[in-house]
Amino acid sequence: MRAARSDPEAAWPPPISPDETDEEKDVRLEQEREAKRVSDAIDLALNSEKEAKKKTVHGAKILLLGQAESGKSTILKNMQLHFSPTAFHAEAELWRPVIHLNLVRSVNFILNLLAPRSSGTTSPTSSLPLDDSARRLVFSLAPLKSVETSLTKRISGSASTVDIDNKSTSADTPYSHYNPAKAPEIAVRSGAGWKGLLKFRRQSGAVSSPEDMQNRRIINACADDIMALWRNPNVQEKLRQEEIFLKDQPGFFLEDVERLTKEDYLPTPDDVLRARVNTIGPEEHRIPMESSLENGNGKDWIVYDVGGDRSQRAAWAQFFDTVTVIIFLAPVSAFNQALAEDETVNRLADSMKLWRMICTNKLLASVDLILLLNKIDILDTQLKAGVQFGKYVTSYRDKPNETEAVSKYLLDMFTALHKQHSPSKKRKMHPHLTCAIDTKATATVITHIQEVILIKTLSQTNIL
Ligand SMILES: Nc1nc2c(ncn2[C@@H]2O[C@H](COP(=O)(O)OP(=O)(O)OP(=O)(O)O)[C@@H](O)[C@H]2O)c(=O)[nH]1
Ligand SMILES: [Mg+2]
Repeated sequence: MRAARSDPEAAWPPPISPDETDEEKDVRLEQEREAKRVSDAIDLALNSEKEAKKKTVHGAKILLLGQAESGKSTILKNMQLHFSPTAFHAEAELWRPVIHLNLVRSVNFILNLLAPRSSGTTSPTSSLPLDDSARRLVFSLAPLKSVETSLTKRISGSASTVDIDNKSTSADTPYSHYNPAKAPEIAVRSGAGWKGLLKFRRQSGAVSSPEDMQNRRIINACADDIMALWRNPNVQEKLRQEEIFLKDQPGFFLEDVERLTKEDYLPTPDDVLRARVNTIGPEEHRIPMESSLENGNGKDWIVYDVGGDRSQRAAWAQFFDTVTVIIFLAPVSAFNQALAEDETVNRLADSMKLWRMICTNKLLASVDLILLLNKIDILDTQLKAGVQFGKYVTSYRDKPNETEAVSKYLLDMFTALHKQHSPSKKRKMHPHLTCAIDTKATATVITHIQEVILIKTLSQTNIL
């Protein structure tokens, strides 16, 4: 930094006095040598930081693609847990408010469902007469509405979130966009952003602010009533009538209330994987390898996580010419669902259309594709509950309504699309059937992705 002209005292090195003695000269020269040592050390540190950055920039670049709720961010969490377990566990606490918000939103969704609706609204079918205990629960759980507002503010930095159509949804009137089939989700800009905000609060000691403590006290005090609400026959009947399967929805924690509401609750890796925040805007995540043996070439992975909602997809293409592999997720359990952003579009048909577009894209002709047919656990539950796959995918006709046969059929369809539309015969596709909330099974898939990346890197450097 240059000193101000008017402040000769602050100049460095200080001007040499014409009357300098030999002793003073020795001191001055020693000071100058020390200053140079410090300056060199700073340069060295800056250079090694630059080198470290350069090194990691050359690590594999992985792009996660797929429609909203396909499990992209969940796969990212699995990678973080797999390669950087210490950092993952250290961050677990940051997920507590998100998990509490997921829980509180499910409760408020049910309360809203039980509330009498005025005519003229897009209300669900006729209101059921509530029994006394349900009426009491509606009353006693009312404070959770303000907890929802407060937690949303803590996580997103404001009381309102962004809904999937990018319309602002005020948390003060959380039911103005009432969707009878689905509990509302947390949609905050950038997953990295909300974590940064909570990290900052933790570092500045504000993580246990009076508001946080108050929220946790209310949730804790409501624990028994939340459990009673979930078990209440009126509630279960209402959900059945409306064909709402809360259990299969993202961020479902109503069966973990006792554990989640304990004073000393710390989210487990499983909880973190099941927590739901939808991604808005592309995010770059650097995954440091805590053990150099973890990754064949010892370099960090750069993972791009994007939003899968239709309004977010234009941002995908900017990564196409730099990525090493693409991991495409198709949630196979979505065969009987419509897109949240367009009720006329079936989610499985949308996934297949996206897959075909990725397969066709010439920029990706030499990018290996890893296909994850995800949420296989939910598919299994649905088929076992008697939901007929052939009713929604008519080309399936009357083949067995069983997980193995259905997943094979889907695998064949996705493989055929790749074969038909790939610009290069040489391009490889690596399919897996996955349940991304099962960390053990997903670890095997990650190991396979590592191998694909390693082979790709070696073949690019002509070693293979
Ligand atoms: N049961 C089950 N749940 C899953 C699976 N994969 C992901 N989930 C859950 O589904 C929800 C949505 O997953 P995300 O990873 O947030 O989805 P996404 O693709 O990142 O969605 P966007 O960010 O909106 O594009 C989360 O609550 C996950 O815990 C799975 O295989 N089985
Ligand atoms: Mg996401």
